[in-house]
Amino acid sequence: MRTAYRVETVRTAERALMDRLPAGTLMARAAAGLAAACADLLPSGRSRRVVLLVGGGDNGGDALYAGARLARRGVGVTAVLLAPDRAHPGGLAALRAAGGRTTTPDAAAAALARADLVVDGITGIGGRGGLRPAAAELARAVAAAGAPVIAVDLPSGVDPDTGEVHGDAVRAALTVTFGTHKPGLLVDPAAEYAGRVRLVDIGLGPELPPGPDLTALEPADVAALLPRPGAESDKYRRGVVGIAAGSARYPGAAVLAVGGALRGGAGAVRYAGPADAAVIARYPEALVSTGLPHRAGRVQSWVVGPGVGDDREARERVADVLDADVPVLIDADGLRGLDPARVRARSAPTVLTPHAGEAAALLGTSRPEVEAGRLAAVRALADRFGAVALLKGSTTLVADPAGGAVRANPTGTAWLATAGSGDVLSGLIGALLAAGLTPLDAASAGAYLHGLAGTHAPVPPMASTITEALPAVWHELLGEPRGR
Ligand SMILES: NC(=O)C1=CN([C@@H]2O[C@H](COP(=O)(O)OP(=O)(O)OC[C@H]3O[C@@H](n4cnc5c(N)ncnc54)[C@H](O)[C@@H]3O)[C@@H](O)[C@H]2O)[C@@H](O)CC1
Ligand SMILES: Nc1ncnc2c1ncn2[C@@H]1O[C@H](COP(=O)(O)OP(=O)(O)O)[C@@H](O)[C@H]1O
Ligand SMILES: [K+]
Repeated sequence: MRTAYRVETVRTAERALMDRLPAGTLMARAAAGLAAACADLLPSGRSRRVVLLVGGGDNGGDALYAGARLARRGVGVTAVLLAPDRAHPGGLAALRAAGGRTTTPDAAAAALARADLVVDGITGIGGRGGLRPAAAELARAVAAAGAPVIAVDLPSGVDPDTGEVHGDAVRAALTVTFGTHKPGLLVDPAAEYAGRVRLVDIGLGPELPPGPDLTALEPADVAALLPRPGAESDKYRRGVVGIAAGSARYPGAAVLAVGGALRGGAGAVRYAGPADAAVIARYPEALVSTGLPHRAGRVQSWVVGPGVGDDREARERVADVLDADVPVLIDADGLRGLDPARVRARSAPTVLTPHAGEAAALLGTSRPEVEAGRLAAVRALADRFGAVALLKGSTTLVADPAGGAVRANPTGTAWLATAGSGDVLSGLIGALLAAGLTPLDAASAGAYLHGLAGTHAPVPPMASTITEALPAVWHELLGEPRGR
């Protein structure tokens, strides 16, 4: 499991570690890791030029010490000092002793134009609010120059704790972060500015508390969560999913959700609703009926909402499912006008899977506000509805109403933004719920599989090809040959 901690926690852990070590040790470790990453990215075999952007804090100090290491290896290093009187004195002395040069922001454009690599040490975990004007101008100059950027600890201008970006920020190809990930590195929009992220161990691990603020599943975590049939399994024990999706107008949503559930490893899928003919035509494996969901037979989870529409009949189907004493996933039309008190009163867990627009409607705010502050939005949803909330989009986040770390999904591609892709996800998570995963695990493992299937599907993927890509994803994660 990848873990991320907020600034306050990182600072406390760093203080505890620094108390036990000679002064300057941590910065030396950080700078060594940073310099190694720079060396990896620099072209070899010709005169190489690196420009350091140096703010007035320790983030700039890291950049200066790394620059000194590079200069000692023959790299031409120029440091642009944003606040010359506050630049880290030790770092500055080291750079100068190694033959590095310094300059001021007004000469930055000329230096940047010739740079093979830019090291962004303007702000790290000490950055507050949007970049101030001189720093923002430098961020724009870097973008205009086009050289690859390595961000020190965090891309300058992003909020370390929330992943929010207010105004200009530095866009990096790689971020070298120290001690632990910070939530902003794993949550868009900031995550997009960070590029790839490389974690440098500075020995902070033992000082960090057991409860991180954000986590991201890794392949082994997902593999451990995925249900595998054993000798004692039968279709009922593997989990029966009920799907109350689709309508005469939108039969496709029913087909896609049923497909997601079948490829989510369900023992059986019961479909209840008016799209029975379309479902059975595509999936003879499904057990179909046209009455209200509670008449469909026993299930271990329900998925309700995709493509049901918003007429009286649709509302009846949703209400009928909310009465069920099994975990329920509510998506799409099922989320319209959803009453928090009704969800809180349910006897079994609930999972909500809105995209940003649906989340905005549920929270009484706007879509841009949700997209700018995804972490806050997903926590607010889980809180308000007493349900596991999965917020879809560029970074899919999952929050548990009991609190604890929010999970950020590390897989996926913007190609997943295609009609019906969310319907597949809902069926997939429904199958994992029916198999007995906790709602948090089912939602986050489902998002992981769905994202990976999106990257496996031929480009451009369609919702049904995401479903078809799921078997390869299961095989990859379980590490088992086909047919075992
Ligand atoms: N504390 C430690 O033990 C370690 C810290 N390290 C580095 O130190 C960094 C934290 O250093 P600091 O606490 O000095 O903070 P930073 O260097 O991240 O930021 C503070 C500086 O940025 C300026 N600043 C803040 N907000 C700004 C804004 N909106 N626009 C423009 N400038 C702004 C401040 O005036 C100050 O000069 C980490 O991110 C990491 O890079 C590493 O060396 C590892 C060890
Ligand atoms: N920019 C993006 N990057 C990555 N994934 C995205 C992006 N936009 C949307 N997605 C994913 O695509 C799927 C779209 O689901 P949804 O919005 O419900 O569409 P639909 O209702 O058409 O099925 C979700 O899994 C979502 O996380
Ligand atoms: K930085």
